[in-house]
Amino acid sequence: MSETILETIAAHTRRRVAAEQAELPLAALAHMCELRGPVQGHRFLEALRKPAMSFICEVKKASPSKGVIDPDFPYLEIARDYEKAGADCISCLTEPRWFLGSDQIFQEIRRSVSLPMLRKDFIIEEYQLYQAKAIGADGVLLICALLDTRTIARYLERCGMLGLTALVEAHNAEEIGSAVSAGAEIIGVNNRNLKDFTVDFANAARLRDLIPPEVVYVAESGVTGPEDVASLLAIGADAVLIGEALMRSPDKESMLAAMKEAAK
Ligand SMILES: O=C(O)c1ccccc1NCC(=O)[C@H](O)[C@H](O)COP(=O)(O)O
Repeated sequence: MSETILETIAAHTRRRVAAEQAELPLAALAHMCELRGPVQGHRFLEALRKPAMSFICEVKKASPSKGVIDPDFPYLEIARDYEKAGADCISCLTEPRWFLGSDQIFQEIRRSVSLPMLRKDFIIEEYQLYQAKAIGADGVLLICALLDTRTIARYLERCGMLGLTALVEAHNAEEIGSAVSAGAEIIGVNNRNLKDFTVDFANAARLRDLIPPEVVYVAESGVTGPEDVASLLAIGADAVLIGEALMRSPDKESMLAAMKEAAK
């Protein structure tokens, strides 16, 4: 059987992180995290726990399914537009090979906006949690398809110690079971099938009831406009994560305003 894109990205990430760790050992990275001062609370979680629907707006130059989305990629302007338009959080891809992201981009955005920020990468090593903390992230993504339940639980505990909040991503009932048993406070259901890239909102609807009411439920991927936001609100999503539609919009402020209006 051929390797899925997720497996390919994970294998590449494992090699990347090994090289990064050889250059900056965990002890030195952990010291950099300490220099950031005491844990300040969980801004990412708080931003998603408000009663109205929350919007996580994504900054990404490219993706495996779409290739390059924005060749110019004025990422600081994009992030500032999201903040002005009333985004609740920013998700910033840092994976370099397929999403053309970087920690440098993340840090520049971090210095330019005050919103909580999710460092979106493919976490397969605890080391990456420290990396996220060191660059000023509030949240990280843990993908159930890449991690078993015990590892997710261990990483969630480490996140708690570092003052990070994890968005735990699931795609089916089994993965939601794993996220819940591990103690996830935020679960994202990815509407994009990462094997064939098809988007199916019915997935978010089908899986809704499996997520306990106290857990924040994020619908991810494939949102194209206000109608999609309205249908995700109708199925009980607490938050939406939107990338491509906003990235391609020449007027991000108006598009986000229309989406927020649809969520009322
Ligand atoms: O989007 C992809 O092609 C992709 C492929 C493999 C792993 C992850 C992938 N996407 C990451 C994401 O989670 C999306 O960037 C995010 O949910 C936003 O989706 P969209 O609004 O459709 O850009």
